[in-house]
Amino acid sequence: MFVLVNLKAYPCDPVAVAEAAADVAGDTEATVAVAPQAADLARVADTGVTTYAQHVSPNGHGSHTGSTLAESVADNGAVGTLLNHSEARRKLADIDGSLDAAARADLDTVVCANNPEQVAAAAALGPDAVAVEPPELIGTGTPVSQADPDVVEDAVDAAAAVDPSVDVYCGAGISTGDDVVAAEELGASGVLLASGVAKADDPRTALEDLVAPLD
Ligand SMILES: O=C[C@H](O)COP(=O)(O)O
Repeated sequence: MFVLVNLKAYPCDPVAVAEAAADVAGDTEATVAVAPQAADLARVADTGVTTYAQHVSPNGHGSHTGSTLAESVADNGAVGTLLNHSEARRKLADIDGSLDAAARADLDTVVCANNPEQVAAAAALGPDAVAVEPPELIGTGTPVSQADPDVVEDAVDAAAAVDPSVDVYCGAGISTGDDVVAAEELGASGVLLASGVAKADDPRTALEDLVAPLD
């Protein structure tokens, strides 16, 4: 399983979370990755944890003030990127352009989608993975794998119908090892989560719990 912890813009210590994630990843078969704020990518990557950007621009080098370039995040240690997160939706053409930019920089890609129909559309763009996240469950602590298992299974089927090489992750409300196991049983090959770790009193313990059943 791939466990991707998105720190969003939460006021946590990204390096402490990354160090804990790197330690936890060393004790499990699962891959544990962290997606910090762009400004924190290098410090997070220096911990040795698998590091993802939260977004990359379709732009390359040039007059693009405010852009987060794929080349820049790769130079600062990222090996992958989220795209089209529910809290940072993009136009279809921009998602396609960001996928091209990520490919130029050799970044793995996870395109987020609200539902199985969007998963199919995202899969058609050729990312490495798609992540289905019902927006109404994000940040609630109610896991999608319990609240809406059909959306996960339908997303897995939708992606497979378009491109079986595209991995399917699920997210929203995932916070325990049981949630990760439930996601796996529904056919997901990874989970995308945030508040269960970034807002936890003890992120290290939360990470240990997430991967405990996967050993
Ligand atoms: O990127 C993470 C997802 O939006 C899920 O967030 P959450 O785990 O806080 O529900």
